[in-house]
Amino acid sequence: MLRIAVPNKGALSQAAQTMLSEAGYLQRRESRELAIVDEENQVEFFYLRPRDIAVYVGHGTLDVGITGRDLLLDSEADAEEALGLDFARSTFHFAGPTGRFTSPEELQGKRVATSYSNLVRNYLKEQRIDAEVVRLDGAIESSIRLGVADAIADVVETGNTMRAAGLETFGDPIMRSEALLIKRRGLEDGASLEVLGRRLRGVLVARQYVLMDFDVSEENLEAATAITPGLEAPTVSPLQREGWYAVRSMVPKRSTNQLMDSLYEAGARAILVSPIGAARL
Ligand SMILES: Nc1ncnc2c1ncn2[C@@H]1O[C@H](COP(=O)(O)OP(=O)(O)OP(=O)(O)O)[C@@H](O)[C@H]1O
Ligand SMILES: O=P(O)(O)OC[C@H]1O[C@H](OP(=O)(O)OP(=O)(O)O)[C@H](O)[C@@H]1O
Ligand SMILES: [Mg+2]
Repeated sequence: MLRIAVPNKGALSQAAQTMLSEAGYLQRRESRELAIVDEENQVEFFYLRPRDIAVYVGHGTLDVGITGRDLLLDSEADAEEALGLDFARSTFHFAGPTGRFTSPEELQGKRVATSYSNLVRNYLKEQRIDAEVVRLDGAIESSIRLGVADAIADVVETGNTMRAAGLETFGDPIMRSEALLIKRRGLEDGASLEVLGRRLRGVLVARQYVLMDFDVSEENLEAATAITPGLEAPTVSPLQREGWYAVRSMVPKRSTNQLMDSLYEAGARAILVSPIGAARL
């Protein structure tokens, strides 16, 4: 049975469970449940702290897990990315009191507080900056005001938390993160891991794409299908009306309206968009 680690709390937890449910897996009903077995799909889910997931997967006690790229790197576990899951996107940045720092070189000889001490130490080493890393568990934004650090390195999504603490980021992002499916380094894809990967990719497709249908005359067919080439090729079927065709194609959801405008200008009519409920590519 495939053993899968799922975040039990925090920013990744709800979205990870929603994605697994959409992929057709049983998920826990009670937030106190530590593990559940999905007999039908022959998988077992273990609900663990997001920070510990890469450690379990790296040890091989669990086969795969869902965690953030930043947590995976910081864990230094023997685990690797299997699939990006397109949620919990964030950047990881240095920050300091507004106006205090302009570049990471100025951290030389300073104290940097973070919950991601390995990630930050490795980055500072690469950049040849000699700074002291102060490891804290959370609420890092308070550490400067409370006098244990001169700067911080932390997760930024909207930047609201930093702004509210009177801090601003400086320098390039240390990294960009998102939720990932991770697996033990070198683990061969068995049958159930392949199914999991295909199902999660299916959820991503259903979220990221829509189906676009339209009618177009023969003279405009080539120009219109060039606008919506689909993943492989669009489906083109003759209409009862002589010289007209119906076209169906998958298109990225975020470009829906621009594509509809372009198609209309290219002579397409009856342009309809419908969601994809589920997919296997
Ligand atoms: N506001 C956010 N937006 C997007 N991703 C986030 C956000 N906050 C945290 N993350 C991501 O979630 C993961 C960390 O999860 P979380 O913050 O829930 O764990 P934690 O800090 O260890 O736990 P807790 O916050 O419960 O103490 C990281 O991959 C991080 O990039
Ligand atoms: O840029 P923002 O949209 O404001 O989001 C970023 C904040 O969210 C996370 O905090 P979390 O709630 O996990 O608390 P923590 O610091 O205790 O981990 C992260 O550590 C930042 O503090
Ligand atoms: Mg957190």
